[in-house]
Amino acid sequence: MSRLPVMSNKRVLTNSSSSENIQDVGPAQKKSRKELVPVKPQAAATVIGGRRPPAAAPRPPLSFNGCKHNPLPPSGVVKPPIASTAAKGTSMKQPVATNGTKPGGSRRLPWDLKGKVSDMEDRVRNYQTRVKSVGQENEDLKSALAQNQVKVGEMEDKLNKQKIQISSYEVELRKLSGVREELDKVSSDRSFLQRELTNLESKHRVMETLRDSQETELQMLKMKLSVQESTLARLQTTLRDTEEQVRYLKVTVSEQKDELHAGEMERRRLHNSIQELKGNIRVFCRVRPLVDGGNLKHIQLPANDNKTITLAKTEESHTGKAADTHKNYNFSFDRVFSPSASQQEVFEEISLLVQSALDGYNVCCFAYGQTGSGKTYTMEGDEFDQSRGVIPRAVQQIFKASEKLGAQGWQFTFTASFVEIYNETLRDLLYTGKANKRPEHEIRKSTANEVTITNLTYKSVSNEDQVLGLIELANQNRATAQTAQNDRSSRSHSVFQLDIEGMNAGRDIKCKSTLCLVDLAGSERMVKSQSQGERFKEMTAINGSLSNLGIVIAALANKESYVPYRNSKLTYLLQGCLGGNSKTLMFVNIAPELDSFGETLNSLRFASKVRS
Ligand SMILES: Nc1ncnc2c1ncn2[C@@H]1O[C@H](COP(=O)(O)OP(=O)(O)OP(=O)(O)O)[C@@H](O)[C@H]1O
Repeated sequence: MSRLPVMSNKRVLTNSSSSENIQDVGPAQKKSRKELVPVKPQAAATVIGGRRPPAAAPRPPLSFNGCKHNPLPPSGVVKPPIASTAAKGTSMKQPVATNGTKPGGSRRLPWDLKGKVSDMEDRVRNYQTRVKSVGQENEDLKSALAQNQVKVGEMEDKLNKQKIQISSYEVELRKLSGVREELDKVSSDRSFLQRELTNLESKHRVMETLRDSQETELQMLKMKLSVQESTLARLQTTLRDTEEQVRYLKVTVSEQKDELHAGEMERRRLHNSIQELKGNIRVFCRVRPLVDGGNLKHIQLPANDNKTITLAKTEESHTGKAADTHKNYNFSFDRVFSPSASQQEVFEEISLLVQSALDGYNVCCFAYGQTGSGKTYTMEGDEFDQSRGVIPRAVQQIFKASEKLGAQGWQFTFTASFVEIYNETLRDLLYTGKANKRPEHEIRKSTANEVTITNLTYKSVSNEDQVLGLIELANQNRATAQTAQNDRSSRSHSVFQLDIEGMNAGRDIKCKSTLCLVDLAGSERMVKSQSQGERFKEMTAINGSLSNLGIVIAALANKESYVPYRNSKLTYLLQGCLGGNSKTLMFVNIAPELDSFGETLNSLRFASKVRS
């Protein structure tokens, strides 16, 4: 089967102009043919080998050698006419031209088979020529297609390469945008650094100037140093001499300290001896000034003697027949203070005993006398500096003296307590709790003979102000009780105790003592018939405790083997401060009014008895 290219077949089918037109295909026509959609050669073969498609346009008549022929049969395949049949039939009768063509000149006569064959052969040759050219054309197209495909491949390669390049450019571009930011940052850093550099340069210039001036200064300092080095050498020599002196002085100081300590101990011993010579129990009498400032008539105080007092009384004759009797009661004490004696004068006499307390001796100081005779004034005084009493002055002296002794290696601790004894009952005057929860107190004596009170407030104190604060608190507590019971303070004893503990660690010496300052209850005797109920009980308690105090002091003075301390709360509480090496001082306060004559006489008698 012959394989014809599709393009030529198609051209046969579509071009209806003439066979010459088809044959003379020029380059321009070739170009336009290339633009045609190529048809697979197989399809063309099918058309040629198979039936002609029914939709095909009618074939135009072909011309050979300039002659026009009838169109080809619809199959497209030129079939030779059935010559045998025609020859055998009636065709022989048709007119025939001498050259064998039809009489019209365009068609062969039926019998001109040779002519027809030669036409056919011409046509075949034409076809073959055309097939050849179409085949050539097809080859050209194929090679063009191949070239184009190669080109397309190349283009695609190029395109891919360019795409790759573009994406790499894009990556680079992105990188470059980061680089740009960095560049911006670097440029801003650069400008900052430049500014810094400028600053540093100016600083450097300043530093250079400074260095120059310092170098000059250094030179000066070096000169000074050399001068000072020579001075130092001199001073070192002096220092060595001084050190030698210091060593010598240290030895001297230590020796002097020893001497001072020995002197202090000697002073204590002598002081105590003096106190003992003066008497471990001493009685001072103090006369209160008259309230209206008048003259004392019945109390005589000799101007040249400050140890005696005389009570003078003139008793008128009841009958008027006898002369008035004058009676003098003479008393002598360790010291008598007139109404004009100041608190300072009074304290000067006591201060020696206060010193004894710091030296380690128990000291007890009482104020005895009738109500209103000046006991509280003597012991406490009032808040004004000049009129401060024994307690604040004693406390001040003790703290000052303890500070001085601190230089000699002494260390002291102080504990204060303030207790009231009313109707033989103890009451804590430093109590700060609720009134309805006041505890009860008992006096206890340890095996070491130390007396303590249960549930009592013992306050550690280190300065005068703290003690003054405690006195203030005690007064408030007493005032509260006072409002509940008229004149209660006059009918109770108040006892201030300062426990002193001293230690000289360097010399391994300790001392312990108690300073006891007591404001006693009013000593006036009450007429028994007028005393009833509570007053009678109070009177009994006061009289009992005061007379027992007298008995105890007398027993101690007489060095009796038995001292009835336990007979009253007051003496039981004070037993540690009485007796032994203790120093006892009693103030007998007297009121100068004439109507107090009897009480004054009683007080002086009591005090005199104690002293004797
Ligand atoms: N030496 C004195 N100089 C000036 N005033 C004094 C002196 N002694 C006492 N007084 C005054 O006399 C008054 C009574 O004194 P004080 O209260 O001390 O007596 P008292 O014996 O303690 O009385 P009571 O037993 O009631 O406590 C007070 O106003 C006090 O200031």
